[in-house]
Order: sequence, then C-alpha cells, then structure tokens
Amino acid sequence: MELEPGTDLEMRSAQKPGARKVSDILRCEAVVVDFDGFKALQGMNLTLRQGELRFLIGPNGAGKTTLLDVICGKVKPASGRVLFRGEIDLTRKREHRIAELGIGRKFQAPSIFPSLTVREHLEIAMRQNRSVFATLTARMSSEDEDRMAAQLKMIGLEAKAGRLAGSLSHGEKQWLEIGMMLMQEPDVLLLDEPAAGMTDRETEKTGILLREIARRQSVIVVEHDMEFVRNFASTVTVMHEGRLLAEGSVDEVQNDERVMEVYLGRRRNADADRSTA
Ligand SMILES: Nc1ncnc2c1ncn2[C@@H]1O[C@H](COP(=O)(O)OP(=O)(O)OP(=O)(O)O)[C@@H](O)[C@H]1O
Repeated sequence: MELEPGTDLEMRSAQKPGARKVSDILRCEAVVVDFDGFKALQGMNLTLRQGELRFLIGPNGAGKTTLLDVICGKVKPASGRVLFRGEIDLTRKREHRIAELGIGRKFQAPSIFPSLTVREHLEIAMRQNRSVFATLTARMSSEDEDRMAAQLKMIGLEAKAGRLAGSLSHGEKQWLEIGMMLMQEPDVLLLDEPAAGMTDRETEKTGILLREIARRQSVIVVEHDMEFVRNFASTVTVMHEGRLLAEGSVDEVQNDERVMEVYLGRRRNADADRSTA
C-alpha cells in the first residue's frame, strides 16, 4: 500500500471532534468537463450535506455520470473545484487517493466473484480498508465479526452468507456490492442506477437500504426510475446539458416548468406512447 506521510493525517484531522464543523460534506463548484471540445459539464454546481440521500436525475446525456466520475477522480475537469469536507479539493487528487479519503463509487453492473461466498466478499472488502500489517494477519477480531454480522443484516443477506455470489439474484448481487463498499467505511457513496434491472420488491428493499445508509453516510444516486425517485427521494437535483437545472423536493422539481419541459415532459410523453402502443 502506498503511503504519503503527512497528507492523510492532515486530511483526517479535519474530521476529528473539535475540528471546524463542516455540514456540507461535498461541494462541486462550477465544474467544467471538456471531452475534446464537447462540454459534458458546463459549470455544474452541487452541494451535498452530511447524512443526505440525494437523487440526481436528468435526461440522457445531461452529465450525471460524468459528474460522479469527476467526484471520484475518474475524469479530471477542465476547471472548477470539488471540495470534500470544505477544504480538500478532490480535483487535485488521484482516483485511489480519493477512495482512501472516503468516497466510494459503485457502477451499474455488479462486479463480484461468482465462486466466492457472500461472506468472503465482505471479508476481502474489510481487509482492503486495513494497513498492510492487519491484512497479513488472517484472523478476524470479535469486533470484525460483529461488523460482518451487522453488514450482512443491513444488506439483507444474513441467511445467504455462505452462498456463492454467483448463485445470488441480480438484486442480491447489487446489495452485496453495496455491502462491500460499506465495509470500506466511505463518507460519501456514489451510486449509478442501483435499482436498474431489479424486481419491484428488490427495488423497494434497495430504497430502504439507501435510506438506512444515509442515516450515517452521504449518498448520491443517479437514477432514471422516477417511481423509485418519488418513493425514496427527499431532495432531487435535476441536471440538463451539463448544468444544474433545478433542485428541491420531488414535488417542487416535478412542478418546475423547466424540468417538465426538458425531462419529465419527455418521460411522460414516452410513458404515454408506451401505454397507448
Ligand atoms: N469519454 C467521453 N468522451 C466523449 N464524450 C463523452 C464521454 N463520456 C461522456 N460523454 C458525453 O458527455 C455527455 C454526458 O454524458 P453522461 O454519461 O455524463 O450523461 P448522463 O446524464 O449520465 O446520461 P445517461 O442518463 O444516458 O447515462 C453525453 O453527451 C456523452 O455522450
């Protein structure tokens, strides 16, 4: 594991009790992303509070995934800042360092190992969060065992801890991946359409899980499923053409004329077309 003395200590000290209280955990300021002349983000702003579950919506190509890519360091912006805990500019950090600082990213497709058990996945994830020395000592402490049990319960896979991950349903695989992220104790979780391809019941359970996570951590969810958003969102950010279009409660953004025009209107039309087809 790479160690950069000093830097992490300084960063972590910002989180210690008694340090300046920062209620905004993440602030994206005027972020511009330029893909060879095409501006996927054109000055995007977003502020995420600690312990918030935020849904990010917008039509195809609005720049939602690109914004998550900037936050986790996968894409570097041409200009703008992403401030973590008020003072660390993530745009100046490398991707692995951003993950170490406490930003977890989950992509849409599950990437699990079919021939490892559910429990083994969580063990691996837990060890990735440890120092080299701790990784070499194979035994789990009773504290680790407690965390493992709590995590399995939280993601609803208690009864399937010994099952091979390859035998899980699509929804269960997604929860396992979320559980692996949680084992690394991120402060901010970035999720791209976590409920895509799930059954109604799995979708419902995913929404409940996200709410549970947001009791302690901050979450940004990119989502297309408006029913899911309606059921579980308190604050929604709407993007359009690489910018913030509107922000507010589901009701507020649904009644916003600009939003109806560029996003919900299109979707309603699409839904209407489908129901009359
Ligand atoms: N690596 C890239 N190179 C060039 N253009 C890109 C690249 N990645 C994304 N884009 C373009 O940037 C724009 C924003 O893409 P992005 O995937 O962020 O949108 P989105 O809101 O997540 O869309 P969707 O809902 O369809 O996933 C799109 O026009 C896309 O084609």
